[in-house]
Amino acid sequence: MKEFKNFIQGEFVATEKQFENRSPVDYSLIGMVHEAGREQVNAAVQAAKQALQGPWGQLTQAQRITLLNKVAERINERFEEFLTAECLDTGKPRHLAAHIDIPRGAANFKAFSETLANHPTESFRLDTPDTLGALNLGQRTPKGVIAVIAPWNLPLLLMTWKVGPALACGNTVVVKPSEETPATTTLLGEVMNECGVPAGVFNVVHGFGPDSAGAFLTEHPQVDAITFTGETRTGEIIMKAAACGLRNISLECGGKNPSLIFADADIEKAVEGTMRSAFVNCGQVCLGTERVYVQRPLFEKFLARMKEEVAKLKLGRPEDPQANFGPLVSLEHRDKVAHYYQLAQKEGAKVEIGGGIPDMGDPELNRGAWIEPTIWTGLPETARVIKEEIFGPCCHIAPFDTEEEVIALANATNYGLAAAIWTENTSRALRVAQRIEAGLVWVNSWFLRDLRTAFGGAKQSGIGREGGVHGLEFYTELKNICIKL
Ligand SMILES: NC(=O)C1=CN([C@@H]2O[C@H](COP(=O)(O)OP(=O)(O)OC[C@H]3O[C@@H](n4cnc5c(N)ncnc54)[C@H](O)[C@@H]3O)[C@@H](O)[C@H]2O)C=CC1
Ligand SMILES: O=C(O)/C=C/C=C(\O)C(=O)O
Repeated sequence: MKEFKNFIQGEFVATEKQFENRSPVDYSLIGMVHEAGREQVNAAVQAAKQALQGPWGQLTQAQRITLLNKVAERINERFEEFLTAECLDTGKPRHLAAHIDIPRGAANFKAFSETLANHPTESFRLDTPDTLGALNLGQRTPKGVIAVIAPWNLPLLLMTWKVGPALACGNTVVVKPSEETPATTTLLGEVMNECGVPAGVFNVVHGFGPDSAGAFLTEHPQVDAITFTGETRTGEIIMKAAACGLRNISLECGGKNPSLIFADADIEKAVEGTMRSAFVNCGQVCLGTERVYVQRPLFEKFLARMKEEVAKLKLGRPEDPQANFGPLVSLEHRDKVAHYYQLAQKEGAKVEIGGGIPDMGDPELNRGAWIEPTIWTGLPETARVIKEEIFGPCCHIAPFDTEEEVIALANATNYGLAAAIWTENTSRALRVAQRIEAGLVWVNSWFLRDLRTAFGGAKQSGIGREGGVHGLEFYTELKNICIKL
């Protein structure tokens, strides 16, 4: 039986209170997770605080970057272990995690280090009445102890996306991975020790949100800043916790992302991209498309091609080389998505394909969190299924006539994370992209990531930007030193 312990001050820490970690593939027991109480969370925060004053705080930026590059290399050396752990927790196909989750998990430690090493700080000369002037020098210092609250959909990728820059900037971290996916974060604790990252720099506390490790950590007065990825409503709770003591926050929350497909789009490219954006990772990507708008001349053909491609998706275990579609992360999440499937029909949707819980033809698999990839048409724009984030493998496809109309449709949401525009007309692409209310707009692509660019959402999709130099704003304190000459 596997055990997932907390990682505090460089040591694995057991607790009396434990909870089960179960596979979404067949509900088999993966292991027991040791839940951190207030005592362990406090110990982790204290360890992180002290580490700022210890050897970690004395390292030069170059030395920190060398250490973090070593962490990236060690993740790659232990690639198979990370891959197996991630697939056990999430049920996602091995080839998907091997292509995205684990390589990005390692790359996140390298990408930011390089940006940081090459980023200048500002300097201004100020005229003074005595004509001698003054020099202003910007200096960035670490913010302190960063709480990282991570989700379950891309567990290693999204956790290291925060831990990498936080450590590169000289901070220390306490990570609370999702209760659904404790494995790869725990494994990273071993890697930190193997690479010689000083004790207390990287800490892990396991548990849930309310009345558990998540709340204890975000409410802890010695946490200096909180970075979070997950649901918008959770983001609001964390924002309230951060208000006490005026701690800084970075929130990357939900989305209800549109795809805009114009009649002049390359239909095969648009189908391939929309298939990925709606169905990859079983639709559990915050950037994923749940609303597809297709210009009327292309509508029927596009819908037919999407249905053909959805019919080809093969559900199966992570290790099945033919399978390209896994289960949802948990039975609880499956219930939520299945509820939306029922609601769609009540709201008047035509189920074009899918729409239910599949019979996997195997009693073991039927215990898992499987759901059918689904396409709907015919819903009014006021439907809850069109308005609310489902976070499952489903999308609604609707026709539109004009550019003005589709821009209004795309923006008629409380969210503003991402959008994809498909057209061969570059002027139109730029014109429309500029008017979309979202943090990220892809043209003729989706999830094409350059880690130097700003990442984050508008409206209720989040606060702040991470990635490249933008992460510096959150992970460092910018001090101005004014020197009178
Ligand atoms: N990347 C994204 O944008 C994600 C969005 N979601 C959305 O959120 C929905 C619910 O999934 P959950 O896992 O419940 O998301 P969540 O937002 O509740 O959980 C994300 C993380 O926050 C922690 N958390 C929850 N409540 C907290 C609190 N009061 N204080 C501190 N930490 C807290 C959780 O333990 C987990 O580590 C999904 O159905 C989906 O719609 C979920 C995961 C990722
Ligand atoms: O590429 C990234 O950094 C992030 C991708 C996906 C998410 O943020 C998400 O699904 O939450």
